[in-house]
Amino acid sequence: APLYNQPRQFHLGMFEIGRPLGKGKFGRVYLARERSSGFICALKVLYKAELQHGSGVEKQVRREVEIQSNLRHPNILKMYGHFHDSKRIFLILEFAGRGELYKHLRKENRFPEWKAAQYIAQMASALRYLHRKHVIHRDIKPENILVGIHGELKISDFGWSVHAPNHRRTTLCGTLDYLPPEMVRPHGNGNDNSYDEKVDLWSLGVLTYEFLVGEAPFEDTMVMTHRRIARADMTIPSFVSPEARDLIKKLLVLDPAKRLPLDAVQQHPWIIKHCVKGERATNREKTKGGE
Ligand SMILES: Cc1cc(Cn2cc(-c3c(Cl)cnc4nc(-c5cn(C)nc5C)[nH]c34)cn2)no1
Repeated sequence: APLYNQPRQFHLGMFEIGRPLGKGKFGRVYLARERSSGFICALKVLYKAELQHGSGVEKQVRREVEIQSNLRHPNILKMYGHFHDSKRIFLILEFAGRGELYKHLRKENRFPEWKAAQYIAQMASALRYLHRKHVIHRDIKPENILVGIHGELKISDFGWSVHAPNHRRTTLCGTLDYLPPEMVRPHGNGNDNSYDEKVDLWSLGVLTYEFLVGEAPFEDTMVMTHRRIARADMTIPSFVSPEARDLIKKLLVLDPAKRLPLDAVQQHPWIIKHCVKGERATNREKTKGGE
């Protein structure tokens, strides 16, 4: 019986812990098996001592649990439950059979257009689902995406997600590469620096660029990245097809209101060309060595 119709009370003794799958800033993730059902999952262990009190990180973990536990979509990593002991918080997560997307991207350097288009279509589908629930992810990047056993993408790590509209309070740290102008340039929209779901459209554009080029469009020194994002100053290499170039340019738009909405992303010629499971599309994939 799958985990989600288990009793809501979980505890560590219910799980056999397997190999470490990865580590993040505040803890580690282990392969785990729930003893009674044999259900395989990923157990994310966060150390309370490392979630500095009042630094906003505890609130992020609470929000991650609250938001991710209520989501059900094939391209969003499921959270089945959580529990804690004196020192640690445990998040019971779906196991993604092919691991972290950024490792695949680094290994392949960049993805072929048909694969990038299928990935972006899946991300657009997941973001449409999130935005219908007024959830903004705010941290869409390869490091926060996992790959399921059938090669499908799974958005994970909702530590930065919030309910729209929002006014950020917690200080950003880590790469600026994926942040939109309205988040890197406070008061970017003239008045207060609040923003809405359209921040995820910008990040989707950055993700499309990085899948096809192998590096982020504004990658530079901290100061230069800031400046280049604020001006949407990027160049798209000539090997990128005109259709893909068109989609990137329609997402990396300074004015959030002018960014291509998600339903239009899913209908974009570049997406349709590679994702419509017609006879032609399927045959072409086979000739190209498919997966
Ligand atoms: C703390 C902390 C670490 C991380 C990053 N991270 C996520 C995972 C992970 C999760 Cl959450 C779910 N399923 C996974 N499957 C893998 C995996 C599969 N293979 C074949 N190789 C790997 C690795 N990793 C998974 C691990 N680390 N976020 O917060």
